[in-house]
Amino acid sequence: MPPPTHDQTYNTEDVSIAVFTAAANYLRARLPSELNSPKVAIICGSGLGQLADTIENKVEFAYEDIPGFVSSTVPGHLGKLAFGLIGDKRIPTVFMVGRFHFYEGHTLKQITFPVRVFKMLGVEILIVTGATGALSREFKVGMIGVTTDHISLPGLAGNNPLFGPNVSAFGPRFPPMSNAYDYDLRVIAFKAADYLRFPTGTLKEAIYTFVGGPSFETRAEARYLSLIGGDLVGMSTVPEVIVARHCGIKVLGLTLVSNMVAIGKGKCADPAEQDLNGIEEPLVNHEEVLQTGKERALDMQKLVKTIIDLIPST
Ligand SMILES: O=P(O)(O)O[C@H]1O[C@H](CO)[C@@H](O)[C@H]1O
Ligand code: HPA
Repeated sequence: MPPPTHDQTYNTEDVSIAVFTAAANYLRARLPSELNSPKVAIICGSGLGQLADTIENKVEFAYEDIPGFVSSTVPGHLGKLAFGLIGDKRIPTVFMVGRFHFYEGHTLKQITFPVRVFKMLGVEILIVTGATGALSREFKVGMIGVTTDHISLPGLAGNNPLFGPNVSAFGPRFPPMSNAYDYDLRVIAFKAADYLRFPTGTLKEAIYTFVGGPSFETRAEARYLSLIGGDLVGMSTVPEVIVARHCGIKVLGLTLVSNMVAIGKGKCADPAEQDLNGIEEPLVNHEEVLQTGKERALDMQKLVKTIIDLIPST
């Protein structure tokens, strides 16, 4: 089958490798040689688009112009790919400035489409960033979670981006996920924080709990997520990680804790339960999430750049 040209209409549910090839070819044809084989890809989470501001020789593409890409509709997610050189070693890198979310109405295949395009371009390491709410009280707003593992509630309930025919050119039918978050990259993340003299405890390893959103959790749901082992909760990242691991890309997950999740029982109307009334916990909102991103953008930028500098093989 001849590869489709970029101006054809694409069905990203089509698992044919040609759709990924078409997107990769479209980008490669428009990039200078120093940028057309990026080693690292970085997905910028809510309010973290400024991560791409440190790159040099930047070349950008609007998502709408790239074959197979859908559009980003969430405030704080601009909707462009930015290629450039990062860090002292000038590593060719691609940033997704704005990600796709399941709750936007895209399919899991659509939101993870870019990851396979990155693989075709030669990406070896994916750094997924995101904003999260803290379920565990060991985390505070502004801390950075280094993901060690995840719990995918949508995945356990049958929503996995690898559902459907396997594209064996990318990876096996049954990929393991017990090693999803690369140990060496996590060690480097802590070394980078140390090098940057971040206060001790700024980074902490965490289990990321993926929920579908877009409504934030109820208190009972949050207690449940905490009980099953989640430290942090977010509405993204995990589908991208599964697809990256399926095709052998190493993953580092960094999440900025943007809010504390309300886990208390809340106010009781029953007079017999009045003694149990805990403190009132504030309602979370997306503006708070974006604000934390803005306040911590510089540190996240420095961290990502230093991590890339410290990766021996790049
Ligand atoms: O995961 P990112 O995209 O950083 O964003 C997080 O912040 C948004 C909610 O405020 C949700 O999209 C959640 O997943
Ligand atoms: N819940 C789910 N996703 C989030 C949150 C939250 O509290 N904060 C940022 N993303």
